[in-house]
Amino acid sequence: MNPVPLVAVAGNPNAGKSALFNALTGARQKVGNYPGVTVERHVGKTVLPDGSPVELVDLPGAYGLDPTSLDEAVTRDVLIGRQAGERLPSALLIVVDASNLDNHLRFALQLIDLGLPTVVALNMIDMARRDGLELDAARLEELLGVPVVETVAVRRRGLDDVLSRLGELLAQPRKIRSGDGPPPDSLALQRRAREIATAAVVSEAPVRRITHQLDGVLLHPVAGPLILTVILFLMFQAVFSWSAVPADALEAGTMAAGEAIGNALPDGWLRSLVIDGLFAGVGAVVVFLPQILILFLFILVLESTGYMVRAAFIMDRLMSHAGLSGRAFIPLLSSFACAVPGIMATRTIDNEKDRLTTILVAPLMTCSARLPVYTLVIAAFIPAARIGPGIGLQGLVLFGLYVAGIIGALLAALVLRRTAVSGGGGAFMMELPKYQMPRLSDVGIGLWQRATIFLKRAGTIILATTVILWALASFPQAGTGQKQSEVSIAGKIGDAIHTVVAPIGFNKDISMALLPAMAAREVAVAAIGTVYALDAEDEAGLQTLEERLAGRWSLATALAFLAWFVFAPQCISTIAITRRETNGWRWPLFMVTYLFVLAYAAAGATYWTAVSFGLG
Ligand SMILES: Nc1nc2c(ncn2[C@@H]2O[C@H](COP(=O)(O)OP(=O)(O)OP(=O)(O)O)[C@@H](O)[C@H]2O)c(=O)[nH]1
Ligand SMILES: [Mg+2]
Repeated sequence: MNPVPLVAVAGNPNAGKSALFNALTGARQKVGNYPGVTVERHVGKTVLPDGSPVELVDLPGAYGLDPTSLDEAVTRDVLIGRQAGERLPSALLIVVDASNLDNHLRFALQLIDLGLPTVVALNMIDMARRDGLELDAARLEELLGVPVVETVAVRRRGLDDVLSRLGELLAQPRKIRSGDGPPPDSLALQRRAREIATAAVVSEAPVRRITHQLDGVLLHPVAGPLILTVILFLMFQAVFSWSAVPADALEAGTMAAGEAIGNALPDGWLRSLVIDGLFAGVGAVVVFLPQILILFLFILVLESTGYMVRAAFIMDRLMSHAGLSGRAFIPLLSSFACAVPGIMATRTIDNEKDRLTTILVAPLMTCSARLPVYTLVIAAFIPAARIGPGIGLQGLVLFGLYVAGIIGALLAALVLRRTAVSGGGGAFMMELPKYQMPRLSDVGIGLWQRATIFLKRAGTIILATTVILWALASFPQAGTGQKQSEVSIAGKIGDAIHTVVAPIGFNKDISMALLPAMAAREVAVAAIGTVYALDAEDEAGLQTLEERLAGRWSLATALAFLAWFVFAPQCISTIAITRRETNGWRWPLFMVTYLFVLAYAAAGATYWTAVSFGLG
């Protein structure tokens, strides 16, 4: 006797597979309105219209056939008959969400290409209608080349149709439709899915139509990456041009307050702590609040509109060439705020090697703690010149530093993938949400959070480190004719570090700042501010930190310092979180070593190149 034919129910997460499976078999599979409810296989029985029995297996939802996670691996193995103890299904029932057609068709197309007899359930047609989307199932059937049936699983609508179309297929002798050619890459697949989904639409509400039209442009293989570059470019221009007024006001305010309080205090160590430590040190960091908020304003708006996921999609191809999983995008994106949450977010990457690679390159994404360092040095050394309509040189340099970090990360991943962390790797599938106007409240809350995080850091770790540095830099006191930065304890430590970093063009002031900046990168700014303020006691007139820098560093040194900060693992929290997330000291040590080597090489190369151009 022939075994009972097996029909596999497959599709994207949350398409309604379990609901349809339950409706067809009378089983009670857990159904839930979020992806990932079904995580193992379940089997049930039903009868076809001709009275013959079939077995159905309800599979976990998946985004594709490349096994990047355990549940997707199960799905794939069942479908290609490679799952131990499971026979190859006789037919496939693909469930797609009608109102999310282009996302779901991506996987459906891969499944259809497997060549099994296939029926597509165009499910949740009720939801699609409610949202103003009218689809042509017959046209879809024609384009996909397999039967398409409209269903509403939760209302048991379309079940008879599904069973009769399955019955027809199973009654026919099995036709072998071999999948021809290599599997298309994710962008090509996405394009085909979108074309078919668009062709199947009879009418749709304006919001849906706009989303489609926008995606046609924003995800275009050539225009898409170009537009992404332009958006990022504008973002860094804005960091400088929009912040000019509030940042100057804040700076003037802190200086005035510092002077007023300084005049009120008697001369002595307390006055020095307040003026040189708090105002010249911590104050120098706090004035960068506007820049940080402008950067996050852009990021939050891009997230809220639904564009960020598209950016992930565009970056996916580039990232996969570097051997990074597409799932690495979100962790790497959060690393632009701070590598610590970024590294924690890598927990969503199932493949251990993918995850490790992502952790190891995350510190190369330019975190917001570098922003004060970058903007201070740029403002002091790069002229605020216009090099084109609306294009400022300072913003361009900042953009370049961010790009240098990204390219550094991609190259590092490429090398790591061939050496320390070879193996693994998988494709990327993600739901593309609808575009919407940015929600003011989301953006507001996000900005508020960023501002509090920044000010808290200033009030705690930056303050504490700066006070320690102030103490080390104040004692012992310099006699007449001596410079404070030469006789103090901090000065002596700086001397020791200086011997190591002098070849890459760093002066003694930078050397003194490197160690405290391990606590938090912004402390580099605070430390330099404090050291200069202590040294400047005898100098006439108040100067901004920017002016002090411009007077003391050569351009070559400034550029080398910037290059150093692109790569250097200047942050203890990042090292600590890497230790925790990789369960040991091996990988954090590896990370610190390779990043310091890179930083040293990059700073040195920058310095000597600049010197050879006569900028020393
Ligand atoms: N309105 C409507 N809701 C549906 C329909 N089919 C399923 N749902 C709902 O959609 C949600 C997801 O359904 P599930 O059956 O859990 O989806 P699934 O595909 O099994 O999801 P995973 O197991 O996570 O892969 C549930 O809230 C269902 O009640 C439908 O045709 N119309
Ligand atoms: Mg399910």
